[in-house]
Amino acid sequence: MPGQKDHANLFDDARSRLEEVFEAIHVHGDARERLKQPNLAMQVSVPVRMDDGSLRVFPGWRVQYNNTLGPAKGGIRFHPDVSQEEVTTLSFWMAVKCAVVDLPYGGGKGGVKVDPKRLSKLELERLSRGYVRAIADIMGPDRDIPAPDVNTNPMVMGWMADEFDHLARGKVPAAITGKPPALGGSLGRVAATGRGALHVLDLWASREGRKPEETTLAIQGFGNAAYHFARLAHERGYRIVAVSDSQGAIYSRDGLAPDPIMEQKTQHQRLHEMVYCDDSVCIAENVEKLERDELLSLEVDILVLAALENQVHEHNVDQVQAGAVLEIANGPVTSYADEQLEARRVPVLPDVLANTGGVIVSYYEWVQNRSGERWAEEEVNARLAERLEYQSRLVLERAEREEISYRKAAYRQGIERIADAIQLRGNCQDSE
Ligand SMILES: NC(=O)C1=CN([C@@H]2O[C@H](COP(=O)(O)OP(=O)(O)OC[C@H]3O[C@@H](n4cnc5c(N)ncnc54)[C@H](OP(=O)(O)O)[C@@H]3O)[C@@H](O)[C@H]2O)C=CC1
Ligand SMILES: O=C(O)CCC(=O)C(=O)O
Repeated sequence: MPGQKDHANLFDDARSRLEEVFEAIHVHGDARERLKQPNLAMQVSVPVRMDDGSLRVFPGWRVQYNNTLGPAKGGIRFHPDVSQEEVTTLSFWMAVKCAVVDLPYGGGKGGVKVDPKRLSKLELERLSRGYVRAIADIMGPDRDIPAPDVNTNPMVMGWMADEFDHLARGKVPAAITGKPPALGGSLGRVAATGRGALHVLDLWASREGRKPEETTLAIQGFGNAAYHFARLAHERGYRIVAVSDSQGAIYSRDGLAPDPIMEQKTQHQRLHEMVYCDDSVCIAENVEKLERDELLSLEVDILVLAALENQVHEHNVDQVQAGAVLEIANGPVTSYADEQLEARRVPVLPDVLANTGGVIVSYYEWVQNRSGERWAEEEVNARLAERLEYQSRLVLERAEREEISYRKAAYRQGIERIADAIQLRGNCQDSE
């Protein structure tokens, strides 16, 4: 059964979305060729001295995908299933998404094949520093700027930034984003992916005449992106009826409160092991435990996918009963499943637009680091809202005008910008 572990053909599947764009808009032949493969894929070995004195070597990758618009930009993932194929695909999506929201960046992504939940804090720090030493030659504020992704966070970015400074013999804060604020991280970055996704959902919902308090959400995943989205959506009045993590899901038709869930998840690690309601805590009355993937087939207004790629695929797309899908994860719907949803007229707010809040605020962090400024959180949030509302409106209006899905509209917007830049750089031979 296809799933997150199954990365075979992930890149071909992702890249197939380019074909539709090439048929629909004029893209110079040379630009088409340039867009089909990464600029650089680096494989590294990261040796780590474990606490028991043994040495383990973890494979890792950093991939840069088309740097025409600017330096490569994108997160670093620590996960046992990471592969070069996955990292390449994620870097492709980064290139598209940065262009969709008009950032001066190409795509980048990194990963280490490791289960970080099995490492001590010191082992995790050695791994993070070792990975930076391995890829330092291709990093830098004008070359490639890493950031957090699955299982990496501000603490990991802080270690990585410190290691890069040691190697550079100076302070280079703009070489990594998503750092803790004390090390030059931008205020607002931690919540930015979830906040951005909520802006996109709100904009779409208001155009559809849909009110938050009449809208139910089921959210797959309860990590950084999902939690902050859930918290802000709950504040806004949306009713969250289900959430899941890698081990299970919980459901309450009365609605779930994200903050107490997060407090308990921090303590118990698994949603299925929490206390749902007693004298001291209540995340909701009437909580039911579900199998993890049962969440995907709940009858809700919006299915929010905020975990990993390939979650909705040919074997389960028929079971999706949600009225619409919001993609906060990268690539959570395969291209086959996407076509099925489109045929059933289930709107999908696509990853390359809906999850751009994180990289947008990473860009603001880079700008602040380069100019020596520190912006207030309100300013960061206001700039994020303004950019996302403007770029999202362009995508939604294009979809309506050209009678295409939101994903196709977003891809056309992004690829058009990259292709124009490739041609303006003057290194294309005009063969058409
Ligand atoms: N962080 C960011 O700024 C950005 C993240 N993204 C994307 O958002 C997604 C989530 O990233 P992020 O929140 O940072 O990662 P985290 O590591 O913080 O959280 C991932 C969450 O997904 C859960 N999960 C993993 N597998 C499954 C599964 N099969 N079913 C249900 N839940 C599952 C994990 O469960 P458990 O808690 O049990 O481990 C965890 O709660 C990724 O696709 C990432 O690329 C996109 C843009 C920016
Ligand atoms: O903040 C960034 O630079 C990138 C975040 C990321 O990895 C993503 O958008 O998938």
